[in-house]
Amino acid sequence: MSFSRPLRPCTLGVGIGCMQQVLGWRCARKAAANLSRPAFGATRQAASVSLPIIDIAAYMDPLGRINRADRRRSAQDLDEACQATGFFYLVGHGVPEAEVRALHSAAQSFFTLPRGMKDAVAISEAPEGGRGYQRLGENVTQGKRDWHEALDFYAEPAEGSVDLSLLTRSPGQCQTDAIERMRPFVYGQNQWPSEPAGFREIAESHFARMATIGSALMEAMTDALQLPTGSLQPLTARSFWNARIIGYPPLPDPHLVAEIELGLSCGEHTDYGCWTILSQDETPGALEAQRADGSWAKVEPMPGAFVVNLGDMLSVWTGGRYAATPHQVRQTVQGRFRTSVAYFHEPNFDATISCLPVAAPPQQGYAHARQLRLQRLREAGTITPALRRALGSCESDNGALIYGEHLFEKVDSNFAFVAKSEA
Ligand SMILES: O=C(O)CCC(=O)C(=O)O
Ligand SMILES: [Fe+2]
Repeated sequence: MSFSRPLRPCTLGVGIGCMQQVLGWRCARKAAANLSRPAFGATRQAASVSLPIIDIAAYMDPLGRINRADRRRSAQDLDEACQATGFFYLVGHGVPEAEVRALHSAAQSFFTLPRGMKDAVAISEAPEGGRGYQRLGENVTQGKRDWHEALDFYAEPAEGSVDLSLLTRSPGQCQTDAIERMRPFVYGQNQWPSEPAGFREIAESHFARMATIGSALMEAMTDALQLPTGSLQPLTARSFWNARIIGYPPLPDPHLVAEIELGLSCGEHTDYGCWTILSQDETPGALEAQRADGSWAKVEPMPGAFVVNLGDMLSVWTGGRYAATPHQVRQTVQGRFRTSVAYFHEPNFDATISCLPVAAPPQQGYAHARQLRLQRLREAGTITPALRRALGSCESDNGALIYGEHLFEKVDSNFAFVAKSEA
């Protein structure tokens, strides 16, 4: 059975799928990477990789003290990492390890609940809101079912605070009926499981911390690109963030699930927005990021650090100076149920994103590297019409899309509900 569907601009599919990156690496510490015996799905060995480590502390000071030299260093490091790998470890974020452990433990407890209890918050029961629990295999990437289950959350903007009418005018010109279908999604409410106790408090507190880190990354990027301080704020201050709490059993033998078109734990994709701030549990060897030559590198968990990767909107904003790196997940460790928590720091739903006048670095080959990054995104199987349009005109520095339009096109291709009788 195939779940692939053509991309239809500005139509509402429901449930939200995986988000989405290229690596030629600058050296840093390497996380331990002793892979357990690979099981099904481990058809190729990907080497683990050293990623840059970015310290964001200079942008996180709660007292607002600004150490300009430290900020300059962080911003420069960020700029290099974003151009070189699009994936990095983030430290200096101030999130206590105990909080992260509590979050993963709450996630484990939720996913081990009986099916009926998890279904009490199923997205399929209120699909128009796109928030809640998605069962194993309900998420689809490039037409194949991803072998994970998840809880999806979004920002909850106040009624009327998002200018949906903007989407009918420029530049993708969504139809009014499509916009009406977006409305319940944009203004939907998150569905919180009643068990385990304290789940909501733990998750909400984590998301709030991630939002602060997302804003700090935006600020550091603004400095890195030598843009006026706060100039990107109007486009992100009402971030339509998304968060996914994800559970990954090991990939099954495809023969045991022959009735479905099985993909990976999470198929190759790029993330949609600005920054993905990912907390992985200690399961080794699951997340893989694509290098510039198309090969895959393991991004191992590093205690005390989040993994950050770039989303599509940064590719448009920077005209390919930074680019979203394709990545995927292959959880092959038998006897483990991996959890990860991905927080996606996004633009406002109604933000118009277009190429910024960003200075080209002086090094040789820059224009070529930038073109390669854009080319690679254009050829990706998960590109949306809106992103293609925006990237196409990036080269002439006037690419534009409205974030919500891109999000909806992604959502539409990334999800298929399993008919209840089938599930
Ligand atoms: O679980 C992971 O390691 C990554 C998940 C991911 O890429 C996503 O949800 O967009
Ligand atoms: Fe992703």
